[in-house]
Amino acid sequence: MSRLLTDDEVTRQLAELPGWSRAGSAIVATVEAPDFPAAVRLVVAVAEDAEQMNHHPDIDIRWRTTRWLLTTHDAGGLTQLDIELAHRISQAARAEGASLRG
Ligand SMILES: C[C@H](O)[C@H](O)[C@H]1CNC2=NC(N)=NC(=O)C2=N1
Repeated sequence: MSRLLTDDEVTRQLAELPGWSRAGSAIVATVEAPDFPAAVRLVVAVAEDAEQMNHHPDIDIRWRTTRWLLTTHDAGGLTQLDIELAHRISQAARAEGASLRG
């Protein structure tokens, strides 16, 4: 099982994840897609990555806006899996012409 990241490790790695921020034991991001189909394609693309990683995001989909919450439930907080999945979500968002808000 992945170990919990220290606060310093989280802070340093968030600096390389524009649009992501810490929310307690999770990291969160809001993504604006060009339209609803693009938002759903983004979710489908990430679903493939998540299944391959066996690490799954909490996702809220409302029209063009998707909200993502990442935490490692088995560890009760943030692990490197959450950081890796955040990078994959950001990459998939760029591929769909979507932008991370904030
Ligand atoms: C049994 C299975 O491997 C675990 O439940 C996996 C599935 N996906 C997961 N996703 C997330 N975000 N955290 C977990 O701890 C987790 N555990």
